[in-house]
Amino acid sequence: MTTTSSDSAATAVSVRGLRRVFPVRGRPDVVALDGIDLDVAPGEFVSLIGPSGCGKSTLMRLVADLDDPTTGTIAVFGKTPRRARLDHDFGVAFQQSALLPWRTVSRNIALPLELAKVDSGEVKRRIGELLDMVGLSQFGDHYPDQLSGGMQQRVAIARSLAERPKLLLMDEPFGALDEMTRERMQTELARIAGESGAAVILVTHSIPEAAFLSDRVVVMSPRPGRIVDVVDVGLGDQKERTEDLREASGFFEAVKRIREALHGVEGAAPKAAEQR
Ligand SMILES: Nc1ncnc2c1ncn2[C@@H]1O[C@H](COP(=O)(O)OP(=O)(O)OP(=O)(O)O)[C@@H](O)[C@H]1O
Repeated sequence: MTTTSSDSAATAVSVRGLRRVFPVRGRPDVVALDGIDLDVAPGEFVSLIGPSGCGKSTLMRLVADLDDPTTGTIAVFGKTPRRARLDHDFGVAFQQSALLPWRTVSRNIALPLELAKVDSGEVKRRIGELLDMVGLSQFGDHYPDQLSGGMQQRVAIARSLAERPKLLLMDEPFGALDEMTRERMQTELARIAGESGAAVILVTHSIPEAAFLSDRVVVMSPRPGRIVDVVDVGLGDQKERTEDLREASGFFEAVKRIREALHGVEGAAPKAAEQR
């Protein structure tokens, strides 16, 4: 489903005719993604939602240069995903947060800044700012295994934001958090996205999370993973996504529309879970 400009340099992410097939020994190939066309504009917040196994993580991994398409193309700010990765154009926060266990929380957050050779005074200042943002100011000197899963996830999110990327790729970043922390992190993410102007692609299983945060919600179907619907959420600028929005009628309306789109998919593919 093509939705915005065809000028790929003016687009944060542009995906065309994307297909990813996984060969599986002794069994038919798995067509994880097929015929995916998607444009994400600079500053736009897009969520990917769909039944388990519909290819959301595969799509994210391809955009993040962690995997290669079978066919089709991906441009990230008009570049190949590899070039964009080398140019630090995007930050990544996936559920498996992959913190380095031998580095403290502060040193984990500092890593991308050190790799980018940012000066040490600025690194220190930025670490303080990021720890504050994710509510871990008291934990900078702790090691990852001294933190709960949710706290580790917040460190990973802080690290993904360290370089103020123009694009954030987030795969179920709040999946391990308790509900209260999850809502707080969503509100923080809306604020960060609004202030930084970064485009965000978020994989989520949560309909309210998708409604609260997104400009558009991309609904996918499984096997082969395709885009079957795109819901325009229409709840305004990220800066307006404050706690009050959770009680607003527009929010409930958006939740309803996303749920209906998703149930359409699940109704059409009742055996999705067994097909994995
Ligand atoms: N390396 C691989 N080898 C074989 N099959 C794979 C591989 N990676 C993913 N798949 C298959 O591709 C399909 C899509 O997987 P993917 O993890 O992208 O789905 P998902 O929508 O992110 O699922 P979930 O919501 O459960 O995280 C699944 O059927 C999965 O089993």
